[in-house]
Amino acid sequence: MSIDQRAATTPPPDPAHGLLPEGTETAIRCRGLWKVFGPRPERIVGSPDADLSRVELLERTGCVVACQEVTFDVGVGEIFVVMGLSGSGKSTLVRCLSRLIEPTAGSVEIAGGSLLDADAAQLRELRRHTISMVFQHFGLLPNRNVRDNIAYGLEIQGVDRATRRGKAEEVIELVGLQGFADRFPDELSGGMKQRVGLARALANDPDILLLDEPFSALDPLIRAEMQEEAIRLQRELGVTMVFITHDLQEALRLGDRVAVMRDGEVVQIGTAAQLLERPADHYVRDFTKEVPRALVLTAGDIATPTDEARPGTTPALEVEATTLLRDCIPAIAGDRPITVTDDGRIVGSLEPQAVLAAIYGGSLPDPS
Ligand SMILES: Nc1ncnc2c1ncn2[C@@H]1O[C@H](COP(=O)(O)OP(=O)(O)OP(=O)(O)O)[C@@H](O)[C@H]1O
Repeated sequence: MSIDQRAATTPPPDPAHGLLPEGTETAIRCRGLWKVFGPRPERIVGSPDADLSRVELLERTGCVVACQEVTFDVGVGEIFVVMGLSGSGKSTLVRCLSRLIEPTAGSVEIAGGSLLDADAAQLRELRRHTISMVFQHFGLLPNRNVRDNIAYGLEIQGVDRATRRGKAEEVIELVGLQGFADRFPDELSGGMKQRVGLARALANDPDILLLDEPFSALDPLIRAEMQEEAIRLQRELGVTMVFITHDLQEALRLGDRVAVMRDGEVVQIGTAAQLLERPADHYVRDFTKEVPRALVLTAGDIATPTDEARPGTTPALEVEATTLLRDCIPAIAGDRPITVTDDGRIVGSLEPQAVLAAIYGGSLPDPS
């Protein structure tokens, strides 16, 4: 999402709600979603028991509240990250968004239709054409080569061989797997396997990608490379992404907005800049305080939106909105305002002091 779109979809000041302003095109509208595991789960929804500790609730009722009253919107073309520690409910939430898990209560609207009212045939259509999932453990078929793994979903749908092959070749190129089409999964590195996972998900031309810890099994360098790849793919294809991670740095790097979960509840939803500079509570503050801001915040995060070049700026003092603050340091050395661009278009301006304040502490300029 570009900086001007980001400014337009910045959530209201109470970030815990995570709703987008009226009129924003939404891909997913999730309202009051609950998932309770255990016997007669409905009785827990909205009852005071839901506020018991997990251990106490389990002892008294045999139930676990995995998601509690979760409400958010995801804008079309947004990368929406759900971040939280192990057991906070992330995987359950993302599975509820495609009904791999049946929610206990609440509503989810996708493509304008009610997900929870969809019958089996509608759900199948939705999973074939609207939503695709990418998992941490690739799930590749070992006896099929890369091309056939990617085309597998289309094969199941009865798509003819020539069309499948054409689509597979197209997404192979898209995710940088040229030359690997005839390899088998056990001949690929982890990063390559996950490229196949991404390509397989993209072969359906989905509007929405749900990614559950897709890069968590990768070593740090490959992981960083794949994060850039996810951003590039989102930009090229305009696909909406819901990305699950337990890694805050990954969340802040990727997310247009990040939802922080704790014990099944969403404690804050905001941009990287909002979470770092205006944490909703001590939990988010503790989480974010060690984050190296220069490696997470981008020029776009802290730029003042404008479509005009600042007087005195030259192309030498221009940075892309996605540039990390670390990489803006050479540009601010001249102590002159920097023009921030998105695909060559001017979208904002940045004062050198704002870069330093964001890196070393101090308040951010108000984006409004
Ligand atoms: N099928 C199930 N039956 C009972 N409890 C479950 C089930 N699935 C998940 N839970 C519980 O729901 C809670 C949330 O689990 P979930 O897997 O969604 O969390 P998570 O944030 O994705 O964690 P992780 O990163 O470890 O997968 C946990 O307490 C978990 O034990």
